[in-house]
Amino acid sequence: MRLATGSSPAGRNRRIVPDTRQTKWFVFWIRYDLRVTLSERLETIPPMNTNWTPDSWQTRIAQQQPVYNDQAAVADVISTLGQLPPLVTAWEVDRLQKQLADAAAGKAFVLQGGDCSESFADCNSTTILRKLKVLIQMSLVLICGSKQRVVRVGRIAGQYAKPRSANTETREGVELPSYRGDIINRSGFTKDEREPNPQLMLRAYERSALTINYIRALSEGGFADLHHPENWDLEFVRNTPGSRKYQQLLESLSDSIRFMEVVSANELDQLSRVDFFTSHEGLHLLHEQALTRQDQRQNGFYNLSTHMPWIGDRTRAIDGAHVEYFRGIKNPIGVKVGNTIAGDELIDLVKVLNPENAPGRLTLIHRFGAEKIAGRLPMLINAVQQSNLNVLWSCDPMHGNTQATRNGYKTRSFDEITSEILTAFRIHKECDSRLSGIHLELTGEDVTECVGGPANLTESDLHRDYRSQVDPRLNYEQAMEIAFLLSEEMK
Ligand SMILES: O=C[C@H](O)[C@H](O)COP(=O)(O)O
Ligand SMILES: C=C(OP(=O)(O)O)C(=O)O
Ligand SMILES: [Mn+2]
Repeated sequence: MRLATGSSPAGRNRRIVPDTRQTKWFVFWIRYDLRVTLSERLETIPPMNTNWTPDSWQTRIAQQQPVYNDQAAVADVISTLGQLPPLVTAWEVDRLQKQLADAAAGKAFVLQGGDCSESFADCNSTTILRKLKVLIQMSLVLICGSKQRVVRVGRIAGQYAKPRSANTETREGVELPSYRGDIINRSGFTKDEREPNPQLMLRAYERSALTINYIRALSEGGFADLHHPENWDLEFVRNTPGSRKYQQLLESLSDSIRFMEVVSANELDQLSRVDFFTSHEGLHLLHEQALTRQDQRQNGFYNLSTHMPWIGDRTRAIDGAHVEYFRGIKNPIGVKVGNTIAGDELIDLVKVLNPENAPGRLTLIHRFGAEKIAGRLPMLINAVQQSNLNVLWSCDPMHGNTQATRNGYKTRSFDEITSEILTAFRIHKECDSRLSGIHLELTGEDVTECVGGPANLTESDLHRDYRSQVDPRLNYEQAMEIAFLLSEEMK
């Protein structure tokens, strides 16, 4: 097996195959040995192997993987993870796929959002609660505007692995490996902190479990109970038109609930809980494999670390390890689609990832940037339509709009984010297609990472509370403003 850590796409027509003369036992052992030097041979890519197994990705090039020093420790961690209980169930995963199928058919809208990169330090009640709260509040705004159901999917409880543009980072003449997310190494700038540590996979599993446990408790009642709008107050939000609209919306919602309860003479049980699903980029394949489980109903294999894993734009090579792993799991999956993909390449990818053309199985999350979207999206929509493929289209208006400031901060402009969203709606409409979801990097805190928005943050405000370890997120107020923009657009 060969691992590649750079950001360039995997070689498109070649793959590296381990020497098949190795004994079975030895092959089993080297699965966990990311550095082993096998005699390798290059050959032309065969048609997609039909014998998928949770580890068949290991015969292909895996981009963006960590290189660990201690192989015995890696094997130990993977075997421990394989024994631990799953974080989600296959029934929940199937329920999400059904809801995504409804969204693709125009009966619901998907709100997917959360951190760019969750950090272990943020696994605390306040941060989790605020993230859940902003997502639930945004969904409420969307429901009222669109009069449709909203499928809530957090980038949460496992969003710990990051692909990077560069393998190393240099500060004041010192060069160290890049930070790749808390599941792999630490963000501090010492050699020790940047060394990939397999134990962090266990720490990430524990944090994911703690996070999902708290989310489940909050969304089952009490906090998420629409009978108690006092749980839903806006924090941090100044006296903006958005906050006034939100207060009005809550008041009319409370009136409607009271009215319906008088009419039906009992409490509306369904309003006491919300459905909430989790998602993360399925980047670290050894880790994803360890949490892949055979369904008790003999329905194949599910990745039970999350409801909806997605493939990043950097790792979606059709002959790469990520596509091989994802094609075999039963979860609904996402793929990020950026500026470099061609129409026929997208069609091949969709057919490999969703050979049965099942509705709700595949979400294409396009992320082009405000300037480029008009030049790329129509061609991709047409290609998908001509092949009669079932996909759910979602717009990520964040990742194509990242820029560096003169002071070295990564930021995104609120105006460019909203411009990409509005252009996406317009293009889908013009092409007789449907934008059924939005994918955002956001937080429930009052951070200063993206410029613009209701408080009109400028570059000189960024230093005040810039916390993200990787990409700039919308703060609470900016996120709520996006929800109002979406709800206007969907009216
Ligand atoms: O979240 C997405 C990517 O991991 C991120 O944009 C990469 O950032 P970089 O270009 O600083 O490596
Ligand atoms: C890495 C990410 O995005 P993309 O793959 O679109 O660059 C991300 O969503 O964090
Ligand atoms: Mn990001």
